[in-house]
Amino acid sequence: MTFSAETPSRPRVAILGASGKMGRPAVEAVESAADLELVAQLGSSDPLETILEAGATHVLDLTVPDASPQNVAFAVEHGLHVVVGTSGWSDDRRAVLSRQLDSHPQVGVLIAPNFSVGSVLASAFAAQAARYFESVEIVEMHHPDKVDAPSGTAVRTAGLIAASRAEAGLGSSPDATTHDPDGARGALVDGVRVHAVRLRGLVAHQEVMLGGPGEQLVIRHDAFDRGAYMPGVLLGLRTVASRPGLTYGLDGYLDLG
Ligand SMILES: NC(=O)C1=CN([C@@H]2O[C@H](COP(=O)(O)OP(=O)(O)OC[C@H]3O[C@@H](n4cnc5c(N)ncnc54)[C@H](OP(=O)(O)O)[C@@H]3O)[C@@H](O)[C@H]2O)C=CC1
Ligand SMILES: O=C(O)C1=N[C@H](C(=O)O)C[C@H](O)C1
Repeated sequence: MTFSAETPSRPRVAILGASGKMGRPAVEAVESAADLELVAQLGSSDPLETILEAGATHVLDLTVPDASPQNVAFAVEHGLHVVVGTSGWSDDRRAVLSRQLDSHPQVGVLIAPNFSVGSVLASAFAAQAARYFESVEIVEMHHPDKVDAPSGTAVRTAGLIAASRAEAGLGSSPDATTHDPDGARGALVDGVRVHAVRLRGLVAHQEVMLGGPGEQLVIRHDAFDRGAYMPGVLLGLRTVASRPGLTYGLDGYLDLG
């Protein structure tokens, strides 16, 4: 754990999970941004009070699904704005956070299942396309050190697809499977099948496969390097204080038309 005390004019950022695969490039990105100030870097053994001692105004959570809810609750309780990249923020967890935010109306929280603009666009395109195809399934592919499945991005994409199909009056994809003792058909997320691949050499990849009579459309996004996420991390930190309440998805901060 390290922290430094400086002037409070710029957002003063504390990064949780600072030594992780996302935390390390995020530390570099915030340190390189002239309009942001990095005041604390926390690991799993550091007490959350370190954030307050450092005088942080903003918290960036890049930890694990089991720790993220209490980290965010602590920050909100102390009036700090929060940008969350950690996965695992289910409907239930977001509902609890929204209720907490009702008592802190000045606080902004961004939960971004994916900070990559390319990935956010791919999910939006997939949701748009899903209105026009009978079948849709998601295949997410990640490095084998990832602790959660399916990915937060796949869960978010499934939610967007389900909402778009419901609006268009479409039901779930056709599927004659009646015998699947080993779960080969994957997880059902908001009525959409999601398949998770874990393979050494991968970083983060997703395909949304859409099928109609005689044709297939595949919408694929590849993150080859965690640098892909840093513009979105910085956008989140720069914007979150001006967006009180809970925003789910970086698309809430982008003008996608
Ligand atoms: N939104 C997005 O665009 C992206 C999101 N992610 C998500 O971000 C999260 C982090 O990913 P990644 O960096 O790859 O994971 P890592 O496992 O590399 O890093 C996780 C970090 O969390 C810290 N940590 C572990 N347990 C706790 C705890 N109980 N309390 C506080 N901190 C803890 C660890 O600290 P220590 O080392 O001190 O133990 C570690 O530095 C994941 O949920 C992942 O899915 C990942 C990439 C992009
Ligand atoms: O753990 C990862 O690596 C990633 N996690 C996020 C997720 O769960 O969607 C974002 C991206 O897929 C990389």
